[in-house]
Amino acid sequence: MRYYPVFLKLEGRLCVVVGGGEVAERKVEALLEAGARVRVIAPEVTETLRRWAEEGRVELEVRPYREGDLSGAWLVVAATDDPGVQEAVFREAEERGLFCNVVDKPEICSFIVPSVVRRGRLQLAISTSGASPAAARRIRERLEEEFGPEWEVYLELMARWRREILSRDLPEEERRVLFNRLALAPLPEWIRQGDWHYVRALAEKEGLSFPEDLK
Ligand SMILES: C[C@@]1(CC(=O)O)C2=NC(=C\c3[nH]c(c(CCC(=O)O)c3CC(=O)O)Cc3[nH]c(c(CC(=O)O)c3CCC(=O)O)/C=C3\N/C(=C\2)[C@@H](CCC(=O)O)[C@]3(C)CC(=O)O)/[C@H]1CCC(=O)O
Ligand SMILES: NC(=O)c1ccc[n+]([C@@H]2O[C@H](COP(=O)([O-])OP(=O)(O)OC[C@H]3O[C@@H](n4cnc5c(N)ncnc54)[C@H](O)[C@@H]3O)[C@@H](O)[C@H]2O)c1
Repeated sequence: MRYYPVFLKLEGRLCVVVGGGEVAERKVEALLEAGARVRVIAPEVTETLRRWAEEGRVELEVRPYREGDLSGAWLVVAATDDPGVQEAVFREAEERGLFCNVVDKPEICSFIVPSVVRRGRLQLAISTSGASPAAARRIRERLEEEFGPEWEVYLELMARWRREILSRDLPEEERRVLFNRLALAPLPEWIRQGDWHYVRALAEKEGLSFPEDLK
């Protein structure tokens, strides 16, 4: 069996997290970063989760899970330390046709969460298919060295140039060649080293705008 990797658009969608420990907190944080509406259900929660609830960033129900709690949800995370509860949450999710992450039991999950390198619009998601979360973390740390903060700026630049090129009304083949030429240029390297004169020269050669504000 091989997992199918996707990037979900969760903005404004209700995600229910059952459990309020360290692991739940980590999953909630990532859901909030994706703009999801998060509801936490647990009799006890970490200090950080409590603060997020006070600040109105998450909805909090301080009580044990009960059947029916997944009503209205799009996505579910079971992050308790009670195997019976984990299974009950997963079962309800299956009945409702919802994807559910069971944090301590990849065998019964319908999705697992990757380790992620974040650089603005670039996200590198790493999974070992549950074989070793610790190894996934090591790989993330290696990739974080290779893909530094310059990649955020680089992708912002590429996104702008892409918009400019798309508005040009070029023949498709010419456009494709240009996109590939730009993607092959060592722009991340130039940006990392502050060699903006190379970026400027390339922009001029291709008739693209120079991103003064990104410098
Ligand atoms: C990537 C990351 C995302 C996140 O959670 O946000 C994530 N785990 C992370 C860290 C981490 N988790 C654990 C350790 C301790 C070392 C170790 O045990 O290896 C470390 C390392 C650390 O903390 O340094 C313990 C652990 N994790 C799982 C089990 C149960 C089991 O395997 O049976 C146990 C044993 C619990 C116990 O002790 O009983 C299960 C899962 N953990 C997953 C994801 C999914 C598979 C990902 C993949 O395909 O690789 C999966 C299957 C389900 C899921 O959670 O979706 C995040 C990295 C964040 C980062 O980048 O730093
Ligand atoms: N996936 C991962 O990355 C990963 C990493 C480490 C540990 N784990 C495993 O995940 C589980 C959770 O870890 P943790 O450190 O957050 O545990 P924890 O003990 O800190 O938290 C457990 C939470 O579950 C809540 N809970 C208990 N019964 C409940 C119920 N009936 N309804 C709702 N909530 C209930 C508790 O109130 C508490 O908030 C453990 O089984 C752990 O072994 C997974």
